[in-house]
Amino acid sequence: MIRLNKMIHVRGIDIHVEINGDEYLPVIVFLHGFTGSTATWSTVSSSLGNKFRTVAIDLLGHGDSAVPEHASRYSMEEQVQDLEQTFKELGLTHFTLIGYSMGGRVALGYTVNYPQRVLQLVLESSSPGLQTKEEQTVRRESDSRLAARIREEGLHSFVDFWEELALFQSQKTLPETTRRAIRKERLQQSVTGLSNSLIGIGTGSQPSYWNRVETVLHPVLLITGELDMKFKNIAREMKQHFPIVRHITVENAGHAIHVEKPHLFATMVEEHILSWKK
Ligand SMILES: C=C(O[C@H]1C=C[C@H](C(=O)CCC(=O)O)[C@@H](C(=O)O)[C@@H]1O)C(=O)O
Repeated sequence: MIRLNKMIHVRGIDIHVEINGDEYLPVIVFLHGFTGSTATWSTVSSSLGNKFRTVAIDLLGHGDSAVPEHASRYSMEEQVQDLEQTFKELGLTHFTLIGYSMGGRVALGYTVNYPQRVLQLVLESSSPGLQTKEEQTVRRESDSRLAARIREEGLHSFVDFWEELALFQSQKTLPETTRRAIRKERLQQSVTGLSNSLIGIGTGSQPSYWNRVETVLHPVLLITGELDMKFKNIAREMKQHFPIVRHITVENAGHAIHVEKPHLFATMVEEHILSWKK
């Protein structure tokens, strides 16, 4: 299988992209979550490799992509434009778009702005943002405090805190090699990238897309883990608004289904795409 690592220069910054699979195959674009990188998709990508061309992107401040100094550069509006210019540079016109957690929020943000590009949308453990200005204000303040903690205490202390969140308790039953890989990926991030992401594109900083969900006419697959009550409930609410939607709750899985059950995740994605293939 052909594996390409590219740095795409768009809008004054470099975006790292990892591409697997032949050019003639249908394209799936993957967007990782907060503290993640293209590495999080490696097993899923390998599982899909001979049927799809997979394009995994390091979002701003993550992986090998640029780490701008100012948090305002990480806004949803800026990163949606970064993605559009990256896709243009790569010659990608139509693709399935898959986002995990923060990457799902960006995927939805991209889809509502560039619907003509997206064939199907898969949101894993994600949301359209927050519904009220009050919720947004409280979340921005919380994320701002967490960003300050990252800057003051450093990456190791933050990762120790982060991996103890309830969302990730199910990861403790994963093989040691998998847990080490998740921790290594998080520790490879930067203080500036993570703190600016929280401030610039945190859940409370992005626009609320709750009133745009009904305009998304693409086939949408929502994937959540049975053990992730918060995002399972958010998906149930989103399901009331997307016109064409399916919600799969994966048994014995938490927030990061694609990490905990990568081959099942790949199968769900493939079946979703093929069920709507024109
Ligand atoms: C803790 C909450 O929100 C965070 C949880 C998940 C999001 C994410 O991308 C985590 C990915 C990972 O660490 O594997 C993150 C985000 O969307 O930016 C949220 O800040 C919560 O309770 O909402």
